[in-house]
Amino acid sequence: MRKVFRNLKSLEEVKDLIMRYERAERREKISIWDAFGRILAEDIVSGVDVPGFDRVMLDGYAVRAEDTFWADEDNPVELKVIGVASAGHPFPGEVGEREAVEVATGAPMPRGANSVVKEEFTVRKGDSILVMRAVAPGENVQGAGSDVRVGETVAYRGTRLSAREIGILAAVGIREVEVLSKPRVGIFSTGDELAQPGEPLEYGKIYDVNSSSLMASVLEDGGEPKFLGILPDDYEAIRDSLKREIEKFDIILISGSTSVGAGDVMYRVLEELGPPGVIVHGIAMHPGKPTVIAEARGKLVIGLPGYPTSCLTVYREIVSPLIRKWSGKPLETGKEVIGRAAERIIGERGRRDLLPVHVVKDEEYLVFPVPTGSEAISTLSRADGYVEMEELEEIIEEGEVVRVKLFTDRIADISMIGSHCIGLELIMSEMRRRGYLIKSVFVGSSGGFKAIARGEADLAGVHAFDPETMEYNLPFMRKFSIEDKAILIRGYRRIQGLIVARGNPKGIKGIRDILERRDIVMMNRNKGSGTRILLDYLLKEEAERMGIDISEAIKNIRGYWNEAKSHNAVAIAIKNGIADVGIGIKTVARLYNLDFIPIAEENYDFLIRRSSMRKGAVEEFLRILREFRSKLNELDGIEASDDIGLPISP
Ligand SMILES: Nc1nc2c(c(=O)[nH]1)N[C@H]1C(S)=C(S)[C@@H](COP(=O)(O)OP(=O)(O)OC[C@H]3O[C@@H](n4cnc5c(N)ncnc54)[C@H](O)[C@@H]3O)O[C@H]1N2
Ligand code: MOO
Repeated sequence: MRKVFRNLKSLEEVKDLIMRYERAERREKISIWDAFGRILAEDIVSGVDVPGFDRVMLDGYAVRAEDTFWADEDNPVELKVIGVASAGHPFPGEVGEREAVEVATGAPMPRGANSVVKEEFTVRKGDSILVMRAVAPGENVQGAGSDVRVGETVAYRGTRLSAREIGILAAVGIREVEVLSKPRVGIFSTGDELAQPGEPLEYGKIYDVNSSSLMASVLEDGGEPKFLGILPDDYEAIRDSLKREIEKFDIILISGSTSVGAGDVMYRVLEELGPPGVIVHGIAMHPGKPTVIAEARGKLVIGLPGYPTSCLTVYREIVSPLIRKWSGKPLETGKEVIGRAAERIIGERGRRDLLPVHVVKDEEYLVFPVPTGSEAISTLSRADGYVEMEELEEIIEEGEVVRVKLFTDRIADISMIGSHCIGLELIMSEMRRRGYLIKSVFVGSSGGFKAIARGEADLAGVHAFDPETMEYNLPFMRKFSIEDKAILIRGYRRIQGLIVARGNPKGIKGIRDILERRDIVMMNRNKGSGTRILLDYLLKEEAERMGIDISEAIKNIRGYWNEAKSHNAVAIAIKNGIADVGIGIKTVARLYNLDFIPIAEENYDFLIRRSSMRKGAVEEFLRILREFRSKLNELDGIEASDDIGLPISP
């Protein structure tokens, strides 16, 4: 039976509900060397005095203070040096009247002496010294037990052990301590499509992301995660595994199969684990709506949505606080910045929206929604944080002040949005090596122009061809009205051509084959991409040469309406046999080990916002670009001239 979501609970209700759960307390004895970050389960009472003896606090001479009372520079007192004591080596005898023992810092005070004269206030004369200054009894001596006394409690139950506490435990001779065991968290993934990272990937399968990201999150929260495996989309298998494992863990997290599709069995299984079974079926929030929560044998089983971004968001919002409560870690309060919405943001009434955003440091923080949704694993890694939209809030207007809860503690030094290129990767990796934090998002050339126009990017790699002027990039500065806002910087040339399968089994020779032959299927690029414009131009030019009408000819090209969104996507289509030919750059053809037929050169340049030119990271980018000219030239399919890094536009 299919199940629809009923009675969605609000995020607040769900948090309150979950935080009421306790776990059975277990303890374990561990070495203080492993105790960092653990919660002490007992009071620690010192069995020793620290120090255990009167201890010399500085290098000098142990004396009887009364012998020095009238000493000064003009009337020094002469004392006889009768021996030596150092740390770990006491003086065996006793200091008598007008006698002294040479002592080092940390030595036990010799019997008979009661203070120490600093070496600097003495003059050595053979086996005696002249004391130039009086000392008071007890001066420069750390009394026995003055630091810690026998019977004193040095660390309390419930304390999170840090270097300071662990240092005190060591000082009182404690080698092992009893700590609270970490909360045990069992983790399952579900889905017939999932494979473990490291295994080969069959067509149609994907790697299991959630178990790894959940494991890491649980560790971060002080829990002890255990991966229990990938379960098939099978009612009995999931039920039996949950029943078997729930005994052994404080809580179980299981991702996938939560939604309403026919294969999504989580609700039914969790209901059967009861009573009470399912206690939450759906949360009025996005992402994360299909979350299912059940109680079985007093323990929680949390069914997290399959989409990695949704899964991690739900974990962070509702599971993390519980694991932290149990493990004694303070709740993450998280850093925030106040910024301004750079565009209108639309939420949905009646649900809490946690909207991943990208933050750009300009004169103020500009906040942009991340365009991809919870289906993309890159959404969270691309976002700097999120903006929370309350249940009653529907729209955030452009320019409105917003509060961003940050995932990171550092906003990127430079934001690069535009077309991807391995030449650019080379420059970026050098920048990273030099300590810059880069945000890079690849959305094609026109996406780059738009991001520069909006102020979302400091820099964009672009290669947009204008058939009217036969020029690259420059004409588009006019089209996007950014001549005042941005500067175009010379990059390098890339070789564009036809990408075909290894060995070119269809014997494709050039553009004409695409127009003429009915036995080949092409993969086109998305409209707006520089490569698409180039291809359309090349097809038109060839059609004119052949004396045919291009709009008619296009109808006969098989696959003309297939749009790949990147050079890589074209290569992947050819590698997978989805298409026979596509247009792309040589570097990508090489990357996928495919054959390549060169047909044109294009300019790949860099568009930089004028206001970003002052940023240190942008200056460094331009420096590296020039320094790396010969390294770029070593890449197959890239040619850089000596005007690289210089402005093209006025
Ligand atoms: N008709 C409807 N369809 C969907 C709804 C809905 O309300 N009505 N909700 C959507 C929302 S929102 C989400 S979130 C997902 C939740 O899906 P499930 O929890 O049922 O998860 P699956 O269908 O098993 O997987 C979704 C998606 O994520 C991939 N996945 C699953 N597990 C993993 C993993 N461990 N690592 C990486 N990727 C994983 C899976 O292959 C699917 O592509 O449902 C929407 N649908
Ligand atoms: O509500 Mo689902 O959890 O995004 O994408």
